[in-house]
Amino acid sequence: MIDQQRIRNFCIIAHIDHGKSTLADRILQATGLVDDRLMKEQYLDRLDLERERGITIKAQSVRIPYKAKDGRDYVLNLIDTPGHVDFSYEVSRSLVACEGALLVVDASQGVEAQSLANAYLALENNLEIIPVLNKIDLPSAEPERIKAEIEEIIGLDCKDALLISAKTGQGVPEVLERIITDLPPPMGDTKAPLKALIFDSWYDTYLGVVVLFRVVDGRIKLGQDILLHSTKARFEVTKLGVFSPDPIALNELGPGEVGFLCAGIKILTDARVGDTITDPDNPTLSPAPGFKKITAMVFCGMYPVEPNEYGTLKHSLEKLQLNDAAFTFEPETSHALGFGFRCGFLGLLHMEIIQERLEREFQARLLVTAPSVIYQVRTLEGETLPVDNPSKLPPLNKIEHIAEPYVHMEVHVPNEYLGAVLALCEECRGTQKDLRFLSSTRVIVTYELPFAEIVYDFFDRLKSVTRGYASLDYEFIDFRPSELVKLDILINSETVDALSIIVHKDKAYAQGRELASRLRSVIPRQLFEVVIQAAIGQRIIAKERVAPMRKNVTAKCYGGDITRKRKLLEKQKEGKRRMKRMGNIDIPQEAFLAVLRKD
Ligand SMILES: Nc1nc2c(ncn2[C@@H]2O[C@H](COP(=O)(O)OP(=O)(O)OP(=O)(O)O)[C@@H](O)[C@H]2O)c(=O)[nH]1
Repeated sequence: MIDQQRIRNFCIIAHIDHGKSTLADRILQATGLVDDRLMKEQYLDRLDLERERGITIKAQSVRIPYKAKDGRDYVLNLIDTPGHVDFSYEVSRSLVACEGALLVVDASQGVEAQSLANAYLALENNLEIIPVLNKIDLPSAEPERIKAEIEEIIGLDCKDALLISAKTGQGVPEVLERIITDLPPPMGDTKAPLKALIFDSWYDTYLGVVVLFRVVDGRIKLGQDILLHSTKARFEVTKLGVFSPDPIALNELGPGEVGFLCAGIKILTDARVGDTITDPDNPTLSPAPGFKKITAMVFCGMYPVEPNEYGTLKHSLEKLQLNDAAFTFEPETSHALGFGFRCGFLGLLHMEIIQERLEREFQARLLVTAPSVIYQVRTLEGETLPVDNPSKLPPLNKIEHIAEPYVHMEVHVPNEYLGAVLALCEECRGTQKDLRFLSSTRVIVTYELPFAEIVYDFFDRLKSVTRGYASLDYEFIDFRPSELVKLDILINSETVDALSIIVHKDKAYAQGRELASRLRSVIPRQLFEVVIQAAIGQRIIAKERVAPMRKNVTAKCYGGDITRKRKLLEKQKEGKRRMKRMGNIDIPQEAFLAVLRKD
C-alpha cells in the first residue's frame, strides 16, 4: 500500500485538439515510463480507429512512478479523458477518480466551448485545476491574452499558469512538479470499510469484464469477496493490479490508489460505471450516489446488405456493445430492408464510429438509414410512447401531440461570424437565451433548440459559416411539444418505410421537395421509369422521375476487350454491394442518407 501523501490522481481536460493526448504522451516519456523508441504517437489511444481519427474515446488510467525535485518518490495516476461533445459523460465519470486536473488550453486558440464546459465539470467535482497553456511554440501563440481570457471566462487565477509545448516537450518537467506541489493528495481512511468507485469497465475476450476503480477508503485484496452496491452482486477478486502502462499484478490496493480488477464478472452491466465496490462482510455506509444513466439520443437502422448476414451482424453488435454501455440495439423489421437492428447512440460521431468499427473490425456490410432523434408521442388515450423510428409513428388521428428533445447549446465564436451563427441557429428553430462578449473579439451565444435540427448537418454548416472558428458544447434539457409531421417517400407508389422522416410542419414542403430531388440523383436508372414522391399523410407534396435506362452497360463490350468488360462488371458488383432490392428497384445506400446531405 502506498502512503497517500505520495499519490497524486489527476486528469487532463481540454477542448478537442488543444493537445491533451500529446501532453499525456510527453508525460509518459518525460517520466521514462514509455521508452522513446516504443512511443507511438498517442500511446493512450488504444484503438487504431481512435488513432486515425485523433479522437480519444475510451478513458484509460496509467500509473506513473515519478521522482520529484524534493527527492521523494511519488505515484502519479493519469486518467485520460475524451474531448468531444458526444463523449462528455466519459469526462465526468473519470473526474471522480481525481483530486486535480490540468486544464490544457491552446495558446493560439484560447478558451473554447469544451474548455469551459470541462472546467465547470471539474469545479463541480471540487477538483483543483492547474491552467496549462499549450502550443507556445506556435508563432501565433498569445499566452498573455489567453491567460486573461481564462481568468475572465473561467475565473481561474492564471498568475502561475504553465506555458508549454506538448509537441517539443518544453515546460513538461514543470507540469510534473506542479502536479506534486499544487494538487492535494488523496485523504482516504485506511481503517474504514472498503469503498471503491468504478469509473470505467470493459469486456475483454480472455478476462471477461475488467473494472477500473479508485479506492476511496479501506483496502482491496486479491482473493477477497466484493459486493457491488447497486446490484448487490457478489464476486471474488481473481486479478488485481495497475496499468503502468502494461498490467502489473498486485496483492492489495489502499486508499487513493487507482487500479483494475477482474472478478469473473460476465456482463458489463454488472459492473456499472459509477457503482461502489465494497466488502460484503463489512459494507461501507456511504456508497457514492452513482451517475445518471446515459441514454441514447440518436437512432438509426442498420441492415445487412445480404439477408443471410443477419446472424453475423447481430453477433458483431453484441460484441461492440460489450465495450460500450452507451450503445444500444434491438431487432427491427423494415418492409423495405427486411430484418435488421435499431441502434441507439449518444450523438452522430458516436454513430459514425460504431458504423466504422463494424465495417472495419467485423467486415460487416451494412445499409444504414438516416439518423433520427427519439420522440415522445402522447396519444389521445393518454399514453406516452417513445418513438425512435419515424416509420413507427402512430396514425395522426391517434396522436395528441409529439414532443421532441431540446438541447441547451453554447457556441463560442469570433465577432465577425456572429451574424452567420445567429442566422443558422434561427433557421434551426432556436431560441436565443444569452449573448455574452468574452472580449472585444469573441462572443458566447446560448440557444435552446431542437436536437433534431443539429443532428443532421449542424456541425458542418457551423464550420462552414464560421470557417472553422466556432466551437460548441450542448446538453440535453427536456422534451417539448412541437408541430411535427411525418414525411413519407413513395417509390413507384409504394411507401419506403426506411426513408420516412419526422420534420417540422413549416419545413415539410421544402424538405420533401429537396429530398425527392436528391433521391432522383442517387437512384440509378432502371429498365423502367421510377417515380419518386414525397407525401405528408395522403397529400403528395413533391414528385420526381428517373427515366428508364436504354442500354445494357456491357452490351457494347461483347466481343470486344475482355478486361474492360470484366472491369465494368466488377464495378457493377461493387455498386450492388450497397444496394437493396425493393420490389424490382435497386436502391443504393446513398438514398437512405440523402436526407443528411445539404449541398
Ligand atoms: N505546434 C504544436 N502542436 C501541438 C502541440 N500539442 C499538440 N499539438 C498538435 O495539435 C493536434 C491535436 O493534439 P491532440 O493531442 O491530438 O489533441 P487532443 O486535445 O488530445 O484531442 P482529442 O484527443 O481529439 O480530444 C495534433 O496535431 C498535435 O500534434 C504543441 O505544443 N505545439
